[in-house]
Amino acid sequence: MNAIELNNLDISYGDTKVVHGINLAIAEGESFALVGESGSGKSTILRAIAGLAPDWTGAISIMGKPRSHGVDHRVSRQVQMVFQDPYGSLHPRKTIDAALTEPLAIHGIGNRGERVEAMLTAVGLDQRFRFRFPHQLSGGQRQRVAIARALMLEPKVMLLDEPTSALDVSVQAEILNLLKRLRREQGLTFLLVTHNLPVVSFLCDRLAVMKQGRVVEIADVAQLKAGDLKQPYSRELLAATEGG
Ligand SMILES: Nc1ncnc2c1ncn2[C@@H]1O[C@H](COP(=O)(O)OP(=O)(O)OP(=O)(O)O)[C@@H](O)[C@H]1O
Repeated sequence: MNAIELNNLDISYGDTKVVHGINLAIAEGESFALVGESGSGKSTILRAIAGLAPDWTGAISIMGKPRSHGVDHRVSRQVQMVFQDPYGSLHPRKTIDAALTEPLAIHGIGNRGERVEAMLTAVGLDQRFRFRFPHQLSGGQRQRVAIARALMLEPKVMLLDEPTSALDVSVQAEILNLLKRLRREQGLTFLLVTHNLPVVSFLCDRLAVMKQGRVVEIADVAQLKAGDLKQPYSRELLAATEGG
């Protein structure tokens, strides 16, 4: 089954269409990256799938069923998003326990204490962090909490928007290793936005190269690693990354 299917997807903000005619099929368990220059529409695609950019036409299917526009409770259990800046995505006056419990409360799920303890362990955080506040944690620890929060509802799909780019280089590898392990352990499907092609090589199976709201090429990570991208724009992107 495809975890995510996008058919002829256009997305607008007001009168401005920023994403044009996207067709993508991402298999269950696959890890897929969207790469491309700033403003090419990568985050907008994640936002539309998550229900945060409701002005779209075409079809978005999750686990074989089309999603509706706006809030869709089935989709919000199956699809969770992790943002670049974990500080921005965690409420400053809520403890880690409150942040992790909230999705369970919203969906009427019990056994909350046990689930929070188990999830802290799963993301490699000591139990002593449970009743602390976000500002008492490091950037990497906060991103572990954001990942834990996203996993509380046992989703099938994680949408990862530059999940390591706000972190110190030394911490980035830890979070990438964590994501890789969680994907394997929980059979997750990843759709990842990044500027960082080494991150794609490490974490993903395939990638789509985007330019000005369109997909210009879809390739396997093996092709990326071999420098074997077909489109001139993709090759430019690769060269720019290798140069810098
Ligand atoms: N909330 C918004 N309202 C209006 N226009 C927006 C909004 N968010 C993004 N845009 C515009 O939509 C286009 C696509 O932006 P998007 O953030 O999806 O690109 P991106 O490829 O993710 O870029 P980046 O790599 O910089 O995050 C850009 O032209 C951007 O200016």
